[in-house]
Amino acid sequence: MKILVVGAGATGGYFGALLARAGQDVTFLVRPARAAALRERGLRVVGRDEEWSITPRLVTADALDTPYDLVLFSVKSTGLDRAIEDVAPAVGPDTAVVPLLNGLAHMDALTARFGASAVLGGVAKVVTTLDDNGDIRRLAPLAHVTLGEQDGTASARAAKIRAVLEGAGIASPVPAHALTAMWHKWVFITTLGAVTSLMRGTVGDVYDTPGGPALGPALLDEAASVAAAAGHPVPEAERAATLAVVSVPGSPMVPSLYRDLSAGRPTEVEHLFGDLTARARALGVPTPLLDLATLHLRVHQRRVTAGAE
Ligand SMILES: NC(=O)C1=CN([C@@H]2O[C@H](COP(=O)(O)OP(=O)(O)OC[C@H]3O[C@@H](n4cnc5c(N)ncnc54)[C@H](OP(=O)(O)O)[C@@H]3O)[C@@H](O)[C@H]2O)C=CC1
Ligand SMILES: CC(C)(CO)C(=O)C(=O)O
Repeated sequence: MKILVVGAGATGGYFGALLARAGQDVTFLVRPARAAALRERGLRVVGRDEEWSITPRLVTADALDTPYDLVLFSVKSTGLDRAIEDVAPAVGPDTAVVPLLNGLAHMDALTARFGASAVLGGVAKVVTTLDDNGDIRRLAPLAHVTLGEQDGTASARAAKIRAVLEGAGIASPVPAHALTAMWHKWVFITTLGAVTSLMRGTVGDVYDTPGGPALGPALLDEAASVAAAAGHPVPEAERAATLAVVSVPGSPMVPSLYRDLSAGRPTEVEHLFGDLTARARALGVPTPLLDLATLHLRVHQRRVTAGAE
């Protein structure tokens, strides 16, 4: 299977490196600066008592001219539109496009550009970040990719992709429905993202403060109400799993959104929060805490964008 990973960042770099290390035919679509850094240093995975690297096969958009079997989309939502145009020459009639972004709006953008039959639903569960050297730093042992057809049917190509992922050590359970799995991850990430971003602290910082333990459940109730109104109710076990993550004394857990916020970078606010609260309004679901988180992140975005001008 010829695999193109779009973006050699925290998620794409990690999954792509695992696939390449397992002997898969992997190429990374990168922009020139990242290409130069990777040529010099290799693609290195560090942290959690491991340190290994691959020499990645790289391509830049100007040199992309043949279709791939699988395109793994792992850019942030802020870079989505540009990446969709860049990757277009790699998407042919038999290409499967699997996005690993959090949120849901990218499904519309990818489907509009490549067609519903090309695009599968996808969810990444991994905790990685790019460190100051540009290496992939693993912060937790998770490595999951859940994927499936948008219409929920079982397909041979989804099964084949799952087998390739599993062969590289990436767990790839069969979801009941990939879009529902995306909704549930969205509920999880907005709950965790709002707890940490609103309070500007780790899960432990919030949980260990008087009044803090109530925040996660309140946010989860709001986000889960939106998902339920949209036709994707969150099962009790999934709610309990989210509560378990946001209710740990001393936990250093923060999501990638919080890392961007605290580093003064743009965040995925519109993709993760703007979209969810807009859907809540359309569905008539009140979400006062999520609205506050959205405003908080928008103020940051406005400052960062103004500073960049
Ligand atoms: N990090 C995590 O633990 C997890 C993240 N996610 C989600 O995954 C998505 C990706 O996040 P993450 O991997 O952390 O983000 P990163 O910023 O670490 O990586 C994104 C990469 O995409 C590259 N990129 C952007 N535009 C293009 C383009 N046009 N062509 C080629 N490369 C491009 C960037 O490269 P450049 O250097 O050129 O800017 C960057 O290296 C997000 O939606 C996030 O919410 C999901 C699960 C876990
Ligand atoms: C919380 C986490 C790590 C789960 O995969 C995530 O999705 C993110 O940080 O964006």
